[in-house]
Amino acid sequence: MKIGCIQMNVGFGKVEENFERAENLIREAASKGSEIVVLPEMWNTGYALEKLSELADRHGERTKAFLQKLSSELNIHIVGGSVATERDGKFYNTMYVYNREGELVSEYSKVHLFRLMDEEKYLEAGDSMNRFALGEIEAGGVICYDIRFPEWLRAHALAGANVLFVSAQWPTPRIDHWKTLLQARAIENQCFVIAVNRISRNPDNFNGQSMVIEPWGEVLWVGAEDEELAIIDVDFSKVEEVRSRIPVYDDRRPSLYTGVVEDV
Ligand SMILES: NC(=O)CCC(=O)C(=O)O
Repeated sequence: MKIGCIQMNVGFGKVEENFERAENLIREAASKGSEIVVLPEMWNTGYALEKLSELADRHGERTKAFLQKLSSELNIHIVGGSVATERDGKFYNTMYVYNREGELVSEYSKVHLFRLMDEEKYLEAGDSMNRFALGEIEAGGVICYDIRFPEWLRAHALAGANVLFVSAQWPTPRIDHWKTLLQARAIENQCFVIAVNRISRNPDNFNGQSMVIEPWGEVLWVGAEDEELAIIDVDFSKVEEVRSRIPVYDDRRPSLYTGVVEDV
């Protein structure tokens, strides 16, 4: 299956420009044969958190109409990265996922807010999991800082996800953490990790290096340090092969994992 990873240059607070750029890249990805496309985190606004009351998408209406139209017209699944949304006067970092029939199959607001970038001062955390199916593909979706919580991604895998999509705005100074954590999440959960980061230089410092990793941990692609649309071929049957070679899921001892530390 061909996955279009849209490592987009997100303009700071430039909502109109960002929608136009996203549309062009999604159309290009579809025209080059992508069956699923993936966008980065907060691609409508960037981290213009102080301007959310002006810029956030009210109830996600604009984004949902945009993704609905493109997924059905182009006949592709869209893992819509995330956008800044507003609901009842509160702001969220929200991912929408549309299947190729143009149906909304999942809506998820980031559950772990990242204090180092002041998210908790401006955003509300979501409180639900992001498990969905795209045709035959059983998937989960998380947002950026979420990847530091192995138990959260494991929960998606235990709930049946074979592919974990990650949308991010991961800054360059911690790019080694990004790469290591993504590879670990793929290996420990024996699943595909398809992770799309953004680009931008001013006022932020995001240098891409998106990644596609298969369930054995082999890195199939690392994005450039500039805007890039990459179309990566993945073979989802690899999940079963790896899981039967080392049967981690059968060998788990969950009864030992609970109660050792109070809140595990
Ligand atoms: N947007 C984010 O959640 C950034 C997370 C991050 O940079 C980290 O180090 O974790």
